[in-house]
Amino acid sequence: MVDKIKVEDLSCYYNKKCVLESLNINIAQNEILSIIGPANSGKTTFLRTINRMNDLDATYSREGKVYLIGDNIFDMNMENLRKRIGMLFAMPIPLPMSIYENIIYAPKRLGLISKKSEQDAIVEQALRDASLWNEVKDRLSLSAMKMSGGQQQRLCIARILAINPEVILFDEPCTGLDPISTAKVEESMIELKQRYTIVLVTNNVKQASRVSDRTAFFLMGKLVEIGKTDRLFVSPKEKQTEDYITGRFG
Ligand SMILES: Nc1ncnc2c1ncn2[C@@H]1O[C@H](COP(=O)(O)OP(=O)(O)OP(=O)(O)O)[C@@H](O)[C@H]1O
Repeated sequence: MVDKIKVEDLSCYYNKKCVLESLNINIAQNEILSIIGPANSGKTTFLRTINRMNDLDATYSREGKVYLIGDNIFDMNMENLRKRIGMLFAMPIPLPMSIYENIIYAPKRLGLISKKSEQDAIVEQALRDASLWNEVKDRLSLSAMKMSGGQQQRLCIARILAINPEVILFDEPCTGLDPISTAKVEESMIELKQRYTIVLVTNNVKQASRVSDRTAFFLMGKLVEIGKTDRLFVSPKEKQTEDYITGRFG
């Protein structure tokens, strides 16, 4: 399988303190890779590094390389990176505008659409792919702020899909969602991996075991173990992984 992302000897620091150490990970095209681990193990820092969200933080520094199909993401211009890698956060943050405007905002800003007919098609497709179309198709002009939390999170997924990136990063996307909303977000992820590469950071080991092809276990800034999800949850190679997935710590 083609590697979409290659992480080579990546180390990250805040105030010169190492929070991710010499990480090497390859992420295959069309896979869902879950990253699990207790608080402060560096999971979010890893996602923020891939998306270069920490670039403006003066206390943050890094060493190593991350390639997106051969292109070093640290050399890429930000607009190009935003088109190619989308990120979904723990709390849904819709823009204070209509459902329709929320979805076309980024594609318009990035110059990806011009004609109104194109806009309508993009909005419909993105909402369908995020499993939200049937719930909102008759009220696209409604303020996104009036949607439920679960709908807002799926709207945020639709906003990313409208840009049609290659990789989607999910940072604890089901925090605060009820089980039905969580199941809908998980169903969307499984559908989406046919077209996208997905990295999912989750504190919920059951979620990792339900949706991902492979799982990586981080502990105190180090990659302890990575492997096929079925294998890792049934017969982890490392004692620390076993302790974590059986709830003995974290
Ligand atoms: N902006 C920051 N400035 C300074 N230290 C930070 C910053 N962000 C994170 N850290 C530190 O980096 C380490 C890794 O944090 P990170 O948020 O990446 O871990 P995490 O595994 O995602 O944790 P959680 O599951 O609690 O979100 C922690 O020790 C944290 O305190």
